[in-house]
Amino acid sequence: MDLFSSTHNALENLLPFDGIVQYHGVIFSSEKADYFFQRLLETIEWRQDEAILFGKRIITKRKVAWYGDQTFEYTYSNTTKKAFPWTPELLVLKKIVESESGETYNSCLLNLYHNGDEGMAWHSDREKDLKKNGAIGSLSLGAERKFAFKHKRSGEKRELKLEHGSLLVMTGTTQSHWLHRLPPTKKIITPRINLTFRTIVQ
Ligand SMILES: O=C(O)CCC(=O)C(=O)O
Ligand SMILES: [Fe+2]
Repeated sequence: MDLFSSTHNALENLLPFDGIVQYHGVIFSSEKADYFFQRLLETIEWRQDEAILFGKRIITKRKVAWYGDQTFEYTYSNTTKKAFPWTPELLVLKKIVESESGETYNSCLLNLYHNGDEGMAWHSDREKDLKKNGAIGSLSLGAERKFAFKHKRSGEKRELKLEHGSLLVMTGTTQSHWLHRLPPTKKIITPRINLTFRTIVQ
């Protein structure tokens, strides 16, 4: 194996089995990360998220937005969303994440967590519209938060911190075998933006 053929191959896998998760660490200078954080806060069409849980409609405190190559319709949490066309900043970020991860993406789901009270419960990203075993490139901006993985059968866990301006890439069978979550925390009182670049097939 040629370890030096591309940087992403040389990164260690955070999962012990049944999937691949690679933390690329901080990929932006802090000035650039601050800049993108501020621009996204101002330019993204942030909306509260709707979900249907056990037949009940709930509204999350966390805000979300979805962008893509076309005005895709995409179903998750039992509701259908429409994607906005890429903004200039998102196109720049998409290209950077594509070259850093060695993958391509045609859509992006953005999450805005106003503070540590807001998080995301255990789930996997395997909606029917997502490419099976496709890569998910997850860019973090703002407050540093913990992120955790739990194996669906064995319950085995892995945890890491997602730094300001960092990239995490999930590939292979990760979504079939592992759940992930962003735990809430009383310690964090500042906002965080997360962008997950994905591939939708329709
Ligand atoms: O906020 C994060 O780091 C992850 C978000 C996530 O898991 C998702 O949008 O599916
Ligand atoms: Fe997710």
